[in-house]
Amino acid sequence: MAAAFTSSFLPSPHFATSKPTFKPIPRTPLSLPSIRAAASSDPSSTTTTAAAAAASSVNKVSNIRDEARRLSPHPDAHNFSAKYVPFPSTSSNADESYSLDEIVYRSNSGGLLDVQHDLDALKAFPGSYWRNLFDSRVGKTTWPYGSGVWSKKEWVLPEISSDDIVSAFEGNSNLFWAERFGKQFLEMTDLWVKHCGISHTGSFKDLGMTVLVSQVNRLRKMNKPVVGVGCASTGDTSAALSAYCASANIPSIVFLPANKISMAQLVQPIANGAFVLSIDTDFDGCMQLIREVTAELPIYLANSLNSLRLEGQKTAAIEILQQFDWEVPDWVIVPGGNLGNIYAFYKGFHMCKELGLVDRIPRLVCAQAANANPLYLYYKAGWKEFKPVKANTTFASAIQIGDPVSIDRAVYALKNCDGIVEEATEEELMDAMAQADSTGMFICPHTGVALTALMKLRKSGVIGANDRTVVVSTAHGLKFTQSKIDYHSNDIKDMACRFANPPVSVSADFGSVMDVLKKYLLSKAPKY
Ligand SMILES: Cc1ncc(COP(=O)(O)O)c(C=O)c1O
Ligand SMILES: N[C@@H](CCOP(=O)(O)O)C(=O)O
Repeated sequence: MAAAFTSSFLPSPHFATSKPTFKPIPRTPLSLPSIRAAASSDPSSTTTTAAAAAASSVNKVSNIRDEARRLSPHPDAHNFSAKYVPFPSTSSNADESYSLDEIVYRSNSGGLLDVQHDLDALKAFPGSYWRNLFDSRVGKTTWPYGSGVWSKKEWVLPEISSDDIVSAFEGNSNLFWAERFGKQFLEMTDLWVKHCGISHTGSFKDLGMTVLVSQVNRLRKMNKPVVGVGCASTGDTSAALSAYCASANIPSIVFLPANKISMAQLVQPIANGAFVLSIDTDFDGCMQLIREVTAELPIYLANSLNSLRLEGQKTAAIEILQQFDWEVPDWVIVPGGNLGNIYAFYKGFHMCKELGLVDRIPRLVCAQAANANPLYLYYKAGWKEFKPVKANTTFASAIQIGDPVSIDRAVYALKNCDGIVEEATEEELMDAMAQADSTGMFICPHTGVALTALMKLRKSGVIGANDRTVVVSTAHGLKFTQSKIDYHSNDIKDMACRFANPPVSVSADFGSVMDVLKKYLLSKAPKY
């Protein structure tokens, strides 16, 4: 496969996305028949022609996709729309924009892009309309609104046909009242954990990937040159990409830093049939490579450099407001690596304010591992000069990133919400994870980073005892069992593992079992 896609084999200008152009990409840009065939829709997939769609509407309704097709308004029935614009938008780039159907990741000047919605069209409806609409879609299986992302479709990809959507009904994740953890370790009454990791592939990446892969599905039906979708990953983006692509029968290609992601994360793209490259570099090296490769080959870039992803991820912020019955929390703490997610949260909250659903936004905290802390250093230096770092090994392996692509987005978000950046050492993040687990959670080390930030900000009095605070848990703890095993086995060099709870070995006789149990119960008995 690799040999078939050498750059000399392809008319590369059509794939050279590093130099964006205002010209729309031609509909049939490939002269190579085999590649063109591969890039077009697969008739064996869920794709249906307009005729088939019409036919199915008169036939007996057989599934939720057919039902959606039958009920969905004509695409022209509303005038909501979105386009790519340079990020941040300024008076000097105000004229530059791209259709979402173009394959473009960078602005004319080489900067980031953002998806900009037609806010005037959305503002034609009051905040109460949007609150009621979003609330009415929760807990249903109506396609595609049963998804926490697509229940906000008008704010995500307003123009995509429901028929093109690839969804696992992601989102609608648990907002957990961390009552015991808050009381016992922080003297807090109103602490919540948004479990974005309790999701289809076990991380918040599903929220963004459903949007990206749906758009790819649409592009392929339009015969755009997209043979496969690729990403660099520390394990979660690749898991989400491979699952959504597999579901839509689209080839996925993942670049993974060799020996730097958990076994559970590695097996996810393998099981989902992705083309997996294990590369002898770190995440930043993989990211550089995928950027170069996607500029040459008809592989669509799935990392959060692609601003489409953030449209899905921002719905977690809207969901938090919804779960609090549209009351705004005081603080939201998000672990940061490539730094797309902190901006996505800001964008979701900001849109809710702008469109009248709420009247303020929370303060955001971005939490980094001290071993991979370029944003923290930048913040501490008063945003003076950003310097990428060489990221060192961290138990929070999914955020072992030294040169985050969304640095500008993160800084923008933090500056506009009076945000804070904190960091966590390896010992702090592992202790925090163990403490949270001991109160009934089962979190990932990245959430341990976020909890450490909270502990520090509580201790310094920045976050008050009664402040309503949400910690965003980004991945499922089951993806990171080896770090928990090491911790609870007291098997980590230079770490006290203060909250380790190793199993007790005992011989198989009644007396020995009774002895250890009595000792345990005595240690737990209430002291009157
Ligand atoms: C589990 C987990 N938490 C946090 C992050 C950080 O998100 P972002 O890269 O958007 O900052 C990532 C990925 O980077 C992740 O996989
Ligand atoms: N943690 C991420 C790193 C890449 O981030 P992305 O949001 O830019 O895709 C991962 O799981 O790969």
